[in-house]
Amino acid sequence: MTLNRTPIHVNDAVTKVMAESKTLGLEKIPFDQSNGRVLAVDLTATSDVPLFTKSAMDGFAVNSKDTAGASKDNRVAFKVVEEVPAGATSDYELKENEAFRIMTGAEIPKSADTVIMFEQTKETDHGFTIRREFKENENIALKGEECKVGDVIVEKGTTINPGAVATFATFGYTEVEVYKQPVVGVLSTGTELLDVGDELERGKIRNSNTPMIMAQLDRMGIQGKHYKLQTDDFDILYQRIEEMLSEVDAIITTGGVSVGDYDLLPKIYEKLGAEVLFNKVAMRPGSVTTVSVLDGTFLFGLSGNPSACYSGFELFVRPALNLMQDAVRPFAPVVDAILVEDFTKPNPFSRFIRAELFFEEGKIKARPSGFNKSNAVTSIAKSNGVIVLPGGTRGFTSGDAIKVMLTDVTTGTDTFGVE
Ligand SMILES: Nc1nc2c(c(=O)[nH]1)N[C@H]1C(S)=C(S)[C@@H](COP(=O)(O)OP(=O)(O)OC[C@H]3O[C@@H](n4cnc5c(N)ncnc54)[C@H](O)[C@@H]3O)O[C@H]1N2
Ligand code: MOO
Ligand SMILES: [Mg+2]
Repeated sequence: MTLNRTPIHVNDAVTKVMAESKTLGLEKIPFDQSNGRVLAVDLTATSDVPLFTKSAMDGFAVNSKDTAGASKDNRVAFKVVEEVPAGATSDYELKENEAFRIMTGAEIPKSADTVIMFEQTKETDHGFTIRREFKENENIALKGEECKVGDVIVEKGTTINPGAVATFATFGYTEVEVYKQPVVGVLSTGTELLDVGDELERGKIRNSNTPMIMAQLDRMGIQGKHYKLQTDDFDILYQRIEEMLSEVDAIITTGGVSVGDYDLLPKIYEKLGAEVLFNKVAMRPGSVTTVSVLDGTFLFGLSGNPSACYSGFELFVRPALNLMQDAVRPFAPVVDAILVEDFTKPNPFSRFIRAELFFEEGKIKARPSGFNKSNAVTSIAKSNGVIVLPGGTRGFTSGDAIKVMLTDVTTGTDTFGVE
């Protein structure tokens, strides 16, 4: 079979995938299981934070007027009349030069308006002395200074992080409404493939793509559905994919997507009647990456070569699955960096290189993370980003300005930053 494959720019390919990404509805889940999920509604503050005016330090709460005139040579003395640990309150009315012994987090009694830290006092038998004046509200956190009842505290479309979980807890949201996560099936194809626990045999290799993709999904907070390895047999593979279509919202296959005699995925998409969004991308590696859609279900046909498979996931699968949850920041951020090694190959197409990036002298620097052909696997282990070299460029040398996609960060961005 001769396939007509017209390469499209990686940006156009991403745009096509994003245009097909549809949400799957909402669900309520316990707030403490929501990390990594996408919030479906604006959540508002149910109380002021701080809830009450409180001490920000361990020390003494006094009336600032009583500190007037205090200096090194004229220490002013206070008498401690009550203790207010965190969790306690007091309605005692301070008289002149009286003080509460107060701890961080405790409500400031009405008759006090400033807090003196222990370190700023000299303790006496019944109190302490100070050597300077204190103004109103020193070392005090005021009621509502962070937010007020009704303020939007976490916006719809936010990917929930540990700080959002803390915020839900603060306001008593025991459940939160989030977008449903897509159920994602992962299937590696290839008669040459063995399971991880298998002994190696002549002509065969272990399947590293399925576990890698399961881990890439896991990094996004999605638990993938692992399907059994599949030999390159048309009827069995067709049946397996039909079965998967009835069970999942997106299918990720690896291998069998190029033009070889046993690359069966293109024929399977055709027989299924799936709409092929693209089957060739002007990029290296992973040029054969194919994405199709059938009745709203994605079929991501990633290359069998591990490095191409990895990049294909990060470029297309990750933003699509994020957008299926209506995330406002579905893309991995792409940042400016300095290349610290020569990369002399020409780049007729966009090139994505698994990379080690690090910070030095306030700059982000990056270098390829080892052996970097499409079939490489160990360099993926050493990478924490992907260098992006635009198509139509010649070799790059150490010191050149480049872009790097931050594949290892969990907070995304709202634009696909690859040029
Ligand atoms: N005549 C042409 N041949 C090839 C072309 C081309 O344009 N014309 N493209 C090459 C490029 S580039 C790539 S990338 C590969 C893509 O191949 P497939 O996606 O069809 O993948 P397979 O043929 O099944 O496997 C390729 C390679 O990867 C190994 N592999 C496969 N699955 C796994 C796995 N789960 N874990 C580890 N390794 C895996 C497989 O053994 C092969 O070595 O096609 C080129 N050919
Ligand atoms: O398109 Mo392939 O992924 O270069 O090896
Ligand atoms: Mg092949």
